[in-house]
Amino acid sequence: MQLKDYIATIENYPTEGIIFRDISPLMADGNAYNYAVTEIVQYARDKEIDVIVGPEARGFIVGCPVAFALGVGFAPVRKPGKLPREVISADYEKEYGTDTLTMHADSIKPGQRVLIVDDLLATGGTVKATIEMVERLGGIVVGCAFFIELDALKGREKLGDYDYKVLMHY
Ligand SMILES: O=P(O)(O)OC[C@H]1O[C@H](OP(=O)(O)OP(=O)(O)O)[C@H](O)[C@@H]1O
Ligand SMILES: Nc1ncnc2[nH]cnc12
Repeated sequence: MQLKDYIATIENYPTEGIIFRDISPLMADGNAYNYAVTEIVQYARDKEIDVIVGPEARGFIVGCPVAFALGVGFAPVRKPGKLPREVISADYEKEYGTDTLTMHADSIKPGQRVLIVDDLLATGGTVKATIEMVERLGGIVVGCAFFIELDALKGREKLGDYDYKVLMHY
């Protein structure tokens, strides 16, 4: 099975007023997972990326294989209290509440070219907070890539003019 076949099969779980899109069935299929990661790697190839940045937790699932394929580093964005060294943080609003994200203060060097990767773009709160932190550290956000965009939540608007790639739209 390939990625396009998963557009109809991503599981939708109604939970507390939102429809939760779960990419586990896609990731469980080696062909589909490989295909989706490869699409993002192709998108990134000519961007001269230095570091992939991915938010906890599902951004790790997408971002780490992309970083490995490109032979570049991976910098995690984590929820508060998880990273052991000095961090910077950003507050943000998401589909189901407000939250805070953190990054190690030395995870991006000034001038490094960064691709932000996650499984899903919903309200755009997560990616907006991530962009803010990367730029505060002096990184250059050269693109953002997602498996899925929930179009109705208008996360795209928070991305402004940043280049972005999405594999599946809902
Ligand atoms: O565009 P947004 O409205 O910010 O939503 C998208 C974010 O929400 C989900 O993560 P979540 O915060 O649920 O964390 P998890 O991956 O640890 O479950 C998803 O993996 C994205 O990171
Ligand atoms: N509707 C949704 N499904 C899965 N992950 C999400 N993160 C934010 N909104 C989500």
